[in-house]
Amino acid sequence: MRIDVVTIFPGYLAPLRESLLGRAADAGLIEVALHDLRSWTHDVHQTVDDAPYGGGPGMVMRPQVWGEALDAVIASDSRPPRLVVPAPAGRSFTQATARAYATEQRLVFACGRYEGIDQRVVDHYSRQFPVDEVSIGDYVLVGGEAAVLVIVEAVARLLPGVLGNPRSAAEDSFSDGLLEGPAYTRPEVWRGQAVPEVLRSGNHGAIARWRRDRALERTAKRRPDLLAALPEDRLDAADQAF
Ligand SMILES: COc1cc(COC(=O)c2cn[nH]c2)cc(-c2cccnc2)c1
Repeated sequence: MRIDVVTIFPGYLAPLRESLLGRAADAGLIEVALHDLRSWTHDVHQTVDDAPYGGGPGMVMRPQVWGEALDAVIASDSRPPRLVVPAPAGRSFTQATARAYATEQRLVFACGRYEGIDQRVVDHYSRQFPVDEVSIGDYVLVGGEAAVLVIVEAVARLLPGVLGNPRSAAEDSFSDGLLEGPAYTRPEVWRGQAVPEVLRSGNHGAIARWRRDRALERTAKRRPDLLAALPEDRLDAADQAF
């Protein structure tokens, strides 16, 4: 997979070359290219923003600069891109989105700053490519860069060969629509707290039931919206207690 990121702070994306993603990049599984949006300005101040039409607070990112940048970046590789614009007004980015993006040959991220990017940029490219405005959560960041780090990590870990243990991505929380239950490791007792007996019983049926019960309990308590969204056939008779 090729990933391009257009941003006025390319240094912010340096972590994409570290750790998990570093290995994936070294293995050739992911190719990351960073592009400084200001490279496509032509004025001495390298201006990327301007006052909003209609007035109001803050500034809006100029369409001309983004148009020249995205034209150049898209043309720099033959693989057809999906454009991704992290924004508070975007559709929710979920594990399902991550799974869909993991099947893409190429993702081009446009990192907005200020109050956002002139809408005509998304409208223009939407006529040629899939363009997603996605939100990683209901809060406002200063720029899209942190969201790109989140999205790329959630997607990259799903690519075959990126994670040491492929089973863990397949058995993610959210993969069965529930939150992950509690996890334990040695020692058996820590600061007076013992590991739940069932986990040391070797009774795999009981362990599976206990884990599902804990996941249902936690989901019901913390994210009842996820429980309500579960398709009927995903809950069996033993689950009805939640
Ligand atoms: C592309 O347009 C954007 C992008 C961003 C950065 O992304 C996020 O904040 C985000 C992404 N998922 N959840 C939050 C922020 C603004 C913005 C800033 C101030 C006031 N209003 C809007 C606009």
